[in-house]
This record gives sequence, structure tokens and C-alpha cells, in this order.
Amino acid sequence: HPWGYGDEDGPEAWHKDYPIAQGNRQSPINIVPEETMYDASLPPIFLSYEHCNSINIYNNGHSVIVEFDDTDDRTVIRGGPLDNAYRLKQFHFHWGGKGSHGSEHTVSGKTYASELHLVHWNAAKYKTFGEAAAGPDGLAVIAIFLEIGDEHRGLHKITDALYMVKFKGSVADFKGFNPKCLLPNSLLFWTYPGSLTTPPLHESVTWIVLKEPITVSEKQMGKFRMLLISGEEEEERTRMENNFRPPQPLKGRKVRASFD
Ligand SMILES: NS(=O)(=O)c1ccco1
Ligand SMILES: [Zn+2]
Repeated sequence: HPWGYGDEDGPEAWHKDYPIAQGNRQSPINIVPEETMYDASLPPIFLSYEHCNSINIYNNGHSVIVEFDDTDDRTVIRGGPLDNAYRLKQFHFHWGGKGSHGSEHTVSGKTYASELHLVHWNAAKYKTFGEAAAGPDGLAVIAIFLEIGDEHRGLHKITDALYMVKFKGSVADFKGFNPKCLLPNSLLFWTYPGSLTTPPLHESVTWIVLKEPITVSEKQMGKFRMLLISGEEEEERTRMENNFRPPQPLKGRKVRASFD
């Protein structure tokens, strides 16, 4: 199942191996604020990331991923649209080749330079991440937009580690990083039922998209674009960029807003 973001193996071809790509709750989507529903009953999102413990940073050939120890409930999110605590499993990014495209979700058609996904799973209901990833309420992903501007001090630890995972399949120690430092000031959000944005595209994600972007520098973004999708031993050296899926049909879904 070699999928990617190229012309032959990209998002337009995924449905051949993953028919759910044409399903009724696919992600990402274009969020049109004036068509969202303000839901005053939505509680705020709570991130309990105090005892946060990243383990490693990893290049899987599609993105760069920071993985966490999810053997207990020490790093969880609660509230918002969620019925219980969801455990942080990993976070990763999607980005463009230059300028300000590269995000997966868009807002009234506006694209951002990148999008950070904090992936959590419903450990109260499912025994493993894999099982949760296949269940309708198994995952909760917080999406944060990145726009180009001043450098982001919290992102330096990540961009300074990317050289260690240049090649597909490379992994490096990356302990003690707390992604709380990557959050914007406001936790106002939109939420809707969707899917993974990469194969296997399971329709198991409650999306929580933060309204406020964070700002990163062009130099910091450039370091993501030096990552390769090819392995160390491969002849071909292909840069990892434009690893985003375009917005998918809403198919009647309602997008709720936590703010008016
Ligand atoms: N891009 S995402 O957060 O929907 C995801 C997580 C795991 C696979 O795809
Ligand atoms: Zn993602």
C-alpha cells in the first residue's frame, strides 16, 4: 500500500486502496465560520500536559512525528466535545513547499503554511491506540494552524532536532518536550466529526481546530522542508513537502463553534 503525496500515489489516488476516502465523514474540510453553529453548551478544552513525556522523534516518510508514552493518563485532554479523557499519543505536522499553503483544514478558503496535529485516543473505551483509531469515537485530534511571521521559541527544540531524522525510517531520542508550549493564547475552537487525513483514513476522529494560529519563522519552516521522504540507502532524494490532503466534502456535517 505505498501511498504518498505525489501525482501517482497522492490524495486523488488513495480511494483505490482505501475506498473510505470517498466516505461521509472525511477530513480535512474547509471551515466557513458564518456557517458554523455556536454551541454555548460546549465546555472549554482542558489540556492536562503537566507530566508530559515525549519519547522520540521519527520520520515515517510522510511526516515528522513526536511520540509519547501513553501507558497511563498523565497527558490527556478533556472537555470540549469529548465525553472523557483522551490520551496524547503523538503529534506531527503537515506543510507546503513555500509561502502560505500547506495546512489541511482551511478557513473560508484561507490556507496556512502548516498545521500541527496533536493526536489523542480514547483509552477509557479502547484497549489500544490501533483499536481506538478504528472506532467512531476513538480519536481526538487538536489542529493548530502555523502562519509565517516571527520565530516561535517553543518550536526551536523541534526544528533543531530535524537534522537527526532527515531520512525516512530514522528515529532519535527526544525526551521531555511538552507541546503545551506550541499552543496559541486562545483555545477557542471549531469541532466536527471526521477522519484521519492520511491512509487508512479511518472515520474515527473528533476534530478540534483552534481558531488562533501560532506564528513561526520562514527559517523554521525551511527546516521541515529539508526532511526527505526517501530512505538513507535510496538513490533518489525527494524532499518531504506538500504533505497535506485537500479539503473534503462536508456531506451535511455540522461544524460547531465554542465561541460566538
Ligand atoms: N493527520 S491525522 O492527524 O489525521 C493522522 C493521525 C494518524 C494518521 O493520520
Ligand atoms: Zn495530521
